[in-house]
Amino acid sequence: MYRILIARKRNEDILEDLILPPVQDHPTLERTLPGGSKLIETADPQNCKAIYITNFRDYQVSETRRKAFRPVTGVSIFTTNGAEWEHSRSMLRPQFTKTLLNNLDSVELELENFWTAIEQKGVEADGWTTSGEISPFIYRLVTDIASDFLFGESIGSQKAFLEKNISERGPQQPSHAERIGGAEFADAYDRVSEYINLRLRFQVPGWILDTKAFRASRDIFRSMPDKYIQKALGGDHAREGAKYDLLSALVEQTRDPTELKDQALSVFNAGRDAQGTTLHWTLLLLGQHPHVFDKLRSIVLGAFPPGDPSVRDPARLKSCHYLNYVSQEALRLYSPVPINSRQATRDTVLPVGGGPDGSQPVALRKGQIVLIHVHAMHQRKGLWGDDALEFKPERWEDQSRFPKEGVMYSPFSAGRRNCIGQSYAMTELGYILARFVQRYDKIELAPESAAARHERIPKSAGPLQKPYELKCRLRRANSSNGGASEVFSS
Ligand code: HEM
Repeated sequence: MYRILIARKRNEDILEDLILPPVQDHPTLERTLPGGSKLIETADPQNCKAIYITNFRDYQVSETRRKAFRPVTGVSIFTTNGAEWEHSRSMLRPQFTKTLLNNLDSVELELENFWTAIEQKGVEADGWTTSGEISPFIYRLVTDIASDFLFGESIGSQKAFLEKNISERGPQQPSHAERIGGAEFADAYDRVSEYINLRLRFQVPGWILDTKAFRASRDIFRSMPDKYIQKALGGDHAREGAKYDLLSALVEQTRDPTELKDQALSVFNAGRDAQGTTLHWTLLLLGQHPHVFDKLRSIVLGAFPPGDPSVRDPARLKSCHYLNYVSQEALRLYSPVPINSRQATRDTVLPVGGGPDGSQPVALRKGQIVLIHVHAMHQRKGLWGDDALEFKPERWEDQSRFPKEGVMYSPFSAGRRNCIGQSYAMTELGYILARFVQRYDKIELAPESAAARHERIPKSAGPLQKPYELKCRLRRANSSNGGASEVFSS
């Protein structure tokens, strides 16, 4: 317990240093937590399949997860079971298919601000941007995209950041957008994420973590959607012919402000962080692997020549296989949800992991918690081959060599309770990546950065593998090197 609580001070990575090592040796094991409760943990695809699909009814979201999330995101699709969960799922699910078609126009608008932020310090005559940290720009980009999708209008955090940089406005109150895009909100977000992680993964009691600083951060985080909810309930949100947004759709089903807030915060949380984390790792991996970047760029330019508007067609993006392999591979190596969990609703068995050689079933008692080690499973050499730890999008070209039994790749979980944002997320990632390589023809990591030296990347202490650092410079493509920099310039 002591080691967990001081992990951040000691610069230890809770996932890599404390959780993973035993699982790497034994894909299914039992761990005793501080306090005595016993967890079953598994990184075995056959067990994952049993939990997510075959024996779906034998598992539910645990009381631990409810306790961890409730003070922060309240009652939502992530923390409920049975009829309550069915209610949330049926309320949210249909919205995801509706939105997909028109959402890339909004993403394009946010990308314009993203490029401006990256290039704000100027671009050299040879096309290189000034080297700097682009991590906050990525999280602002996904914050703005997620808010546009949810509330029908972007929070505008990137724009607010840019405007603040341009004009010296003096010591006046920051706007809503400035606050959400600023350090205070980012800190609050990190603190509440850390709270969730410590309660979720280590069952640290709430009273230890319920500090004044936590409560202040929680209030900052929870107040984020207030103005949009008031507006939506006031009626001027669901305008005839207005752009689609999730909140308007939810208001047609419930007018309870707390329910709206809880669902909105949960989806915002899921969309913004998982998406930002994936984009971050993908760009970082592309920086570490220039040959993959070059190959991706040439494939994208072949499929979507400069100015071709079909890059905004989700079906066309989906058919650009290598583009998808790149995101898929980043999601394999750095799954934003590295550990998932369930609780047994009755006495049941996992198919493998027991007996002297691990080939026998494992008994689970009703109420027992099982952790699903997605990150560890995605890196097991026995499943993926000796190159399991390498970033190789090409591995997806021949999927026949992967074992067929089980669910060995599941960044979005699987079965009836899988991620409802999966298709939306992959389309959006594909679009951002395609536009990125159209605009820039090189990404060069700052030589002193951990990524360039292939050292451990500093990560947030939240439940997601959210990295903090992407120090790099980018080279603007131009017509002489086949670039597409002006494809959609507004
Ligand atoms: C790369 C991006 C993403 C990843 C890796 C991801 C991953 C996941 C995972 C692993 C789950 C299952 C959790 C569980 O089993 O309990 C999940 C659920 C969910 N995700 Fe995502 N997600 C991503 C993006 C998104 C986006 C963009 C949205 C919405 C805008 C979203 C909304 C949801 C929701 C609402 C659920 C709850 C489903 C349920 O419990 O029925 N996700 N996601």
